[in-house]
Amino acid sequence: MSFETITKIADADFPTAWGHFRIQGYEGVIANPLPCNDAIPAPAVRIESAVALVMGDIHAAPPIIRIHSQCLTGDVFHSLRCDCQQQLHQALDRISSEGTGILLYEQQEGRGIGLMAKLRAYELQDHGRNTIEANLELGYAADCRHFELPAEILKSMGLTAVRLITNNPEKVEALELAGIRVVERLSATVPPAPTNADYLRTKQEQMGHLVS
Ligand SMILES: Nc1nc2c(ncn2[C@@H]2O[C@H](COP(=O)(O)OP(=O)(O)OP(=O)(O)O)[C@@H](O)[C@H]2O)c(=O)[nH]1
Ligand SMILES: [Zn+2]
Repeated sequence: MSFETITKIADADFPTAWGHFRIQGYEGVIANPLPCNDAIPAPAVRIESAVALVMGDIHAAPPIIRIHSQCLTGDVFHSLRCDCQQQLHQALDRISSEGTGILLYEQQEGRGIGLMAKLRAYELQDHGRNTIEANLELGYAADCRHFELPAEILKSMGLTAVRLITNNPEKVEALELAGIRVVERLSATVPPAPTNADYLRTKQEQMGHLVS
């Protein structure tokens, strides 16, 4: 899938508890996107959006980058079913302590299946399915995401080398494929809790996520 256009929609001042950022909104238009669920036809055109929180001088050296997929339940409600909110805070802590870096927040709720489908997947997980089985049972791929939008956004910022916070090899591959060198991978591991240990184990054992 490739984008017809990628547009920077807005760029504003953004003071936060982690320090001072610019907040930027981006939209990418994909014509004839592939469906992620054969029972749900894809629209003729899909618009993907992402927010970039940019701190400091990102051009002085390869900056720290976090590509974070939206998780309403974790990011907003502090869910302990997953590790998303801790990863988000860990990334903002790192950017804040270096005084520079970029958090790319992608609207890819539920690994791209959307919020309602993710909640249905949670129901199935309450009945014994793991996170992959639940997606498949609902007709979705295990992971519907691709990471072309963040790669294109970083390129549009003039970046050719970054330090990426992730345990997901697909994010590293996506940036390298787009011509952005990942000069360092920083671990996104958070300590497991009894409520998310099975979920984290499935990601490591069956989705190829790195342990540290
Ligand atoms: N479908 C589905 N999505 C989930 C579930 N738990 C969390 N998510 C979503 O998973 C996404 C986060 O993906 P992760 O696999 O934790 O991490 P990652 O972004 O692939 O990789 P890291 O960079 O290492 O964090 C977010 O969009 C969450 O909403 C679940 O059980 N089912
Ligand atoms: Zn989550």
